[in-house]
Amino acid sequence: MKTIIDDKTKPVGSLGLLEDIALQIGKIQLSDAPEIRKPHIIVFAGDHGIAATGKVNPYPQEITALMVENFLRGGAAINVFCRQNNIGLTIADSGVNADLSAWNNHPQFIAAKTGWGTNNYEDGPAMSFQETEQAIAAGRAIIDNIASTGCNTIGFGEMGIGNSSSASLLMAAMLHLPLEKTVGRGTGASDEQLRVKLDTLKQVMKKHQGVVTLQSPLKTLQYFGGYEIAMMTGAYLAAAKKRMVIVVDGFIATAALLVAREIDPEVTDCCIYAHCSGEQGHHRMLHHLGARPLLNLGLRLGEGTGSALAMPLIESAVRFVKEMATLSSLVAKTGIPT
Ligand SMILES: Cc1cc2ncn([C@H]3O[C@H](COP(=O)(O)O)[C@@H](O)[C@H]3O)c2cc1C
Ligand SMILES: O=C(O)c1cccnc1
Repeated sequence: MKTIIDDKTKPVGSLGLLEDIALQIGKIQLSDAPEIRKPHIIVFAGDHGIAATGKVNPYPQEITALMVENFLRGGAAINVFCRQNNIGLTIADSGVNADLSAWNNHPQFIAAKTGWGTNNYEDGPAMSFQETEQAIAAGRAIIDNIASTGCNTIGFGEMGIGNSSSASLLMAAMLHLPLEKTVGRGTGASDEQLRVKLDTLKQVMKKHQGVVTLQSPLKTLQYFGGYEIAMMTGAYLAAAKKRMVIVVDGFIATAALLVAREIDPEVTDCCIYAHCSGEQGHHRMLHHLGARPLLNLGLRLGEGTGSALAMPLIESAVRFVKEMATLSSLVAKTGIPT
């Protein structure tokens, strides 16, 4: 594949990161002619017990359910970018604290509630161990279904008020970092809100540290995660097993990847990093993963929006391999020596 790329009608290496992405996709697909088929984004939505307290989130918990309805009506940023770039979109109710059954027949909706919002991790683990495993299995099952439609490129988005706090706790636990380095403003916390968020999460870490640091990534996910984060974890694991191209989104989506990577280190072989989020901590997460994100747009939204914006670039990477002429064929045609 490297020789094919180097023989294209361009100076060697001149397509930069796109060349590395083409090589990576070639390896994922075990092919010299890789292709992106039926790109798709799944948004996992779930509520967080802590969010009901308002201590860590500028926006109220009810926004999660409202946004799921917005996704299903086509009005969110992720809808716009998926329409623009011809990307399929599915919304999974992983554990929203609202009855969404009125949407059960919507073609883009998957009803996969593990619970009605997690428990507040100030009191105990966010989920039971059984719920954690159930949500992971549900995430895996969704990928098995999507893969069977011929999709080979997938991105994961999330919606869950308060979930930047889960992501910060998971990051701190998985990467052994102090919370000061992992907690950020989320949807836009003020200085005072950020101080309360950090203090609250420090208390939570102190309470559960003994359990999570001595035990498995699953235990950490159980204590600090959420239904949508656990489903994303399962989805990463299944997508990598199926050798899909995985387009990793922002801070929360990457936190779920940290957990998945702990369970199966080979997951990251299939990952392409869409962007570096404006959320403080994401660049550090990416650095730990050795990632070179495609975009740096100051996005701090989630929903899979960075993945949707990066997918056309990934498509360009496989297209140049397939469609560009080679210098050797040009020389054969024109006789001009190189
Ligand atoms: C209207 C609205 C749309 C969103 N879409 C994604 N998020 C993003 O913000 C949330 C995380 O930030 P925090 O931890 O500060 O609550 C997640 O739901 C995430 O997907 C949104 C947030 C809001 C308010
Ligand atoms: O980077 C993200 O994905 C992000 C940042 C802030 C809030 N929600 C999501």
